[in-house]
Amino acid sequence: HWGYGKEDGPSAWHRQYPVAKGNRQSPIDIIPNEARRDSTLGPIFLKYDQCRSLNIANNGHSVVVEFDDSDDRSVVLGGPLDNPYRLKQFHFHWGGKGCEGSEHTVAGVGYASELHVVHWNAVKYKTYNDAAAAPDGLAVLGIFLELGDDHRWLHMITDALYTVKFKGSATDFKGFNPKCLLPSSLHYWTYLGSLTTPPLHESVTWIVLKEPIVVSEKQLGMFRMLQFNGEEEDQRMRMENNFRPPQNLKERIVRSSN
Ligand SMILES: Nc1nnc(SCC(=O)Nc2ccc(S(N)(=O)=O)cc2)s1
Ligand SMILES: [Zn+2]
Repeated sequence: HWGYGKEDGPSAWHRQYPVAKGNRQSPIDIIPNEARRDSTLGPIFLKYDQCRSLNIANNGHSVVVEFDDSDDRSVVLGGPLDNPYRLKQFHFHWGGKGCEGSEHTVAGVGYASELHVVHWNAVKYKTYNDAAAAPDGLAVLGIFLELGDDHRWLHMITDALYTVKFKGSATDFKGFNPKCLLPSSLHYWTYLGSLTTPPLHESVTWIVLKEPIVVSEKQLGMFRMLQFNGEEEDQRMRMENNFRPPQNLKERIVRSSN
C-alpha cells in the first residue's frame, strides 16, 4: 500500500498510479509574480453556518474531520466555480519538528503545514466517489499554517487527537465549524490540479488562500503523536512528513483573485 516512506512514498506512487506523471498534478510551487490577475475571478463564499461535523478519524495518512454531505447545507461557491460544491471533509499535511510540511509552496518556500477543506460537485455528480474521479468534481480549499502564537480554536482539534492515535480509529466529533480555521482574507490563487495522494485523480479545482493562519509549534507537535500504523501493528511509525512535494506545472497557469 502507498505511504510517505522511502519505499512507498511519492516517488514510487507512479508505479501503481500512472496518473502521478499526468498533466494536472498537485501540489505545485505557486509563483505569485507569474500568477495571472483575472478581473473575471470573483470572491469565494463559504456557507458553513449550517454545517454538521460527524467524526474525526485517522485514515493512516492524515487526520480527517468528516461532515454530513446529504444536502447542500454547507457549500463553497463563487470564484472559479460554476456550481456550489458541498463540504465533505477537511484534513491536514505537516512536516517533522522544525521542517517544512505544506504541499503547495510559494516562490519555493514551504509552510509548516497545510489544511485542505474538500468539497464536491453534487449538482453534476450523484456521489462523492463519482465526483472525485471527474475533471470538475472537486474543489479543495488550501490554507497554509505558519508557526507563531497558539491558534485560539485549533485546540478543539488537537484535544481530540489522542482519541484517533492509530490508523483506522474514529470518534464522534460534532459541532465543529471549519469557519474558525479561516484567515481574515479570502484572497486566493486558483488552478486546475489533482488529489495530492493516491488515487491522484485529476479532479480538483484548487483554491489556495494567500493568507496563512498562525498555530504554535506546541499545537502542531500534537499532530505528531498520531501514528501511520494501526494499534495492532508491531512497527510504530509517527505520523509526520505526510506531504507530497510540488509537481510539474506543465501547460497550466495559476490565476489570482483581485
Ligand atoms: N476509488 C477511489 N479511491 N479514493 C477516492 S477519493 C478518496 C479521497 O477523498 N481522497 C482524497 C485524496 C487527497 C485529497 S487532497 N490532499 O485534499 O488533495 C483529498 C481527498 S475514489
Ligand atoms: Zn490534502
